Amino acid sequence: MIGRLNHVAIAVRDIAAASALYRDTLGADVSAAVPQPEHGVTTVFVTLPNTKIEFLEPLGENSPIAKFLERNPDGGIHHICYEVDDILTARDQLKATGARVLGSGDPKIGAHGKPVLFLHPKDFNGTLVELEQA
Ligand SMILES: C[C@@H](C(=O)O)C(=O)SCCNC(=O)CCNC(=O)[C@H](O)C(C)(C)COP(=O)(O)OP(=O)(O)OC[C@H]1O[C@@H](n2cnc3c(N)ncnc32)[C@H](O)[C@@H]1OP(=O)(O)O
Ligand SMILES: [Co+2]
Repeated sequence: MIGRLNHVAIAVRDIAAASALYRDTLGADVSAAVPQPEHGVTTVFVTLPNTKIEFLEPLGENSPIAKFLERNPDGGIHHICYEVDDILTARDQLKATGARVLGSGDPKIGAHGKPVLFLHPKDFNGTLVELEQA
């Protein structure tokens, strides 16, 4: 079902500082910051030859990453995102196994303009999983 690794997301308190660190210290190709109000985060993408790193900074009052940053004040790896060919088929197959799809269960449009869904970390080895339509 799952295909390519689309991105690994790192939650940060200060996305400008994280961007500067990757650009200046690690010499990476770092995008501009983009607010994603539907997701309660601001995102930056670091493009690597084989995948991407997504920085997440909380946006707004009810950011889904707020508690994570309280627990991990230095930041930390927040989720991994796998591509799937058909997100609704993937969702329905996963729900049939008992896996919990977060939120309403309907995909939202993600940072790449494609539908995304999240799966509960307790159902996947303590790791929050994002699925993105390929
Ligand atoms: C723009 C888009 C894109 O790429 O296109 C994005 O990525 S948006 C990225 C931001 N959006 C999302 O993350 C949406 C989906 N996420 C959520 O709905 C939420 O973050 C949850 C995963 C439900 C967690 O919410 P919250 O931290 O408020 O819940 P909670 O404190 O009750 O946590 C429940 C349990 O899950 C654990 N837990 C929480 N977040 C976790 C994470 N990221 N990785 C691993 N475990 C995690 C907690 O430690 C706790 O375990 P214990 O009970 O053992 O203490
Ligand atoms: Co993501």
